[in-house]
Amino acid sequence: MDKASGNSSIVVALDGPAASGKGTLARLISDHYGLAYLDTGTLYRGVAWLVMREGGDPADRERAAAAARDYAIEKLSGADIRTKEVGAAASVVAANSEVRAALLDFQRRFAETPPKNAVGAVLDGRDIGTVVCPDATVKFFVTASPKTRAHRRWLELIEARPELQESEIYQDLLERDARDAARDDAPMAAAQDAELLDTTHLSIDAAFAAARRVIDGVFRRCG
Ligand SMILES: Nc1ncnc2c1ncn2[C@@H]1O[C@H](COP(=O)(O)OP(=O)(O)OP(=O)(O)O)[C@@H](O)[C@H]1O
Ligand SMILES: Nc1ccn([C@@H]2O[C@H](COP(=O)(O)O)[C@@H](O)[C@H]2O)c(=O)n1
Repeated sequence: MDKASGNSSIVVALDGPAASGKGTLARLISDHYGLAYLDTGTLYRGVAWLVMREGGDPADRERAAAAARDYAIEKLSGADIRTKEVGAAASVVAANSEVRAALLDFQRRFAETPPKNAVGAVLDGRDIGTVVCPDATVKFFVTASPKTRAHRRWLELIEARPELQESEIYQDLLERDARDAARDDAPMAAAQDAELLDTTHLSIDAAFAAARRVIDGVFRRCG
C-alpha cells in the first residue's frame, strides 16, 4: 500500500551505493512477493551508453538530455551497459537535472501501475525512497563497506575483464559514490524512514532474510 496516496500497489524501494547488493535483493524480493522489478540504474546507464555510442560526451548537458528524452529500451538491444566505463558515465549524466526529469515519469508510472498486473513493484537506485517514490510502502538503504563492494564488483567483472585490478574498481566506486552523493539534484541518500541494511557481513541469503523480516512486518501492520 502506498502510504499517502492510498494507491493499492505495493512499492518497495531499495537505494544505496554501487555494488551494495540492491539489485540482488530486489530480484529476490520481486520473485518472492510477485512484484515487478525496475533496476533504475539501467535507465541512466542506457542514456550514457546512447550518448557514448554517438561519440558524444556524457557531460554534454544538452546531448544527454536529448538522449534521455528519446530513451527507449529497444535502442539498447545488445548493448553492454554493465561495464565500469558505462557506470562511470551514468553517474555523469545522472547529475543532469534534465536527464533526471526525463526519466522520472517512467519510474513513477512503473511503481504506480506495475506491468503484467503485478500486485506491486520493487525499484532499486539512488533516489527511489527520497524522490521517485517518497511514499513507498517499504524503504531500504542497502550498503556495505567500500572494500567489500569493490571486491564483489571485481568478482562480477573479472571473468569478462581479467585485466581489471580490484584497486581500480575500488577507486571507481569511491568516485562514483562521491558524485552520486554530492550532486544537487536527487543526491544518493537514505530516506529518513528507510531501513538501513548493511550487507558487509551478510550472505545473500542472510540479507534477503533480514529484508523479508522487515517487509513481512510492514505487511502485517498494513493488513
Ligand atoms: N550479501 C552479499 N554477499 C556477497 N555477494 C553479494 C551480496 N549481495 C550481492 N552480492 C554480489 O555483489 C555483486 C553486486 O551486487 P548487485 O548487483 O546486487 O549490487 P547493486 O547494489 O545493485 O550494484 P549497482 O548499483 O552498481 O548496480 C553481484 O555479483 C552480487 O552477486
Ligand atoms: N535511481 C538512480 C539509479 C541510478 N543512478 C545513477 O546511475 C548510476 C548507475 O546505477 P547502477 O545502479 O547501475 O550502479 C549510478 O551510479 C547513479 O549515478 C541515479 O542517479 N539514480
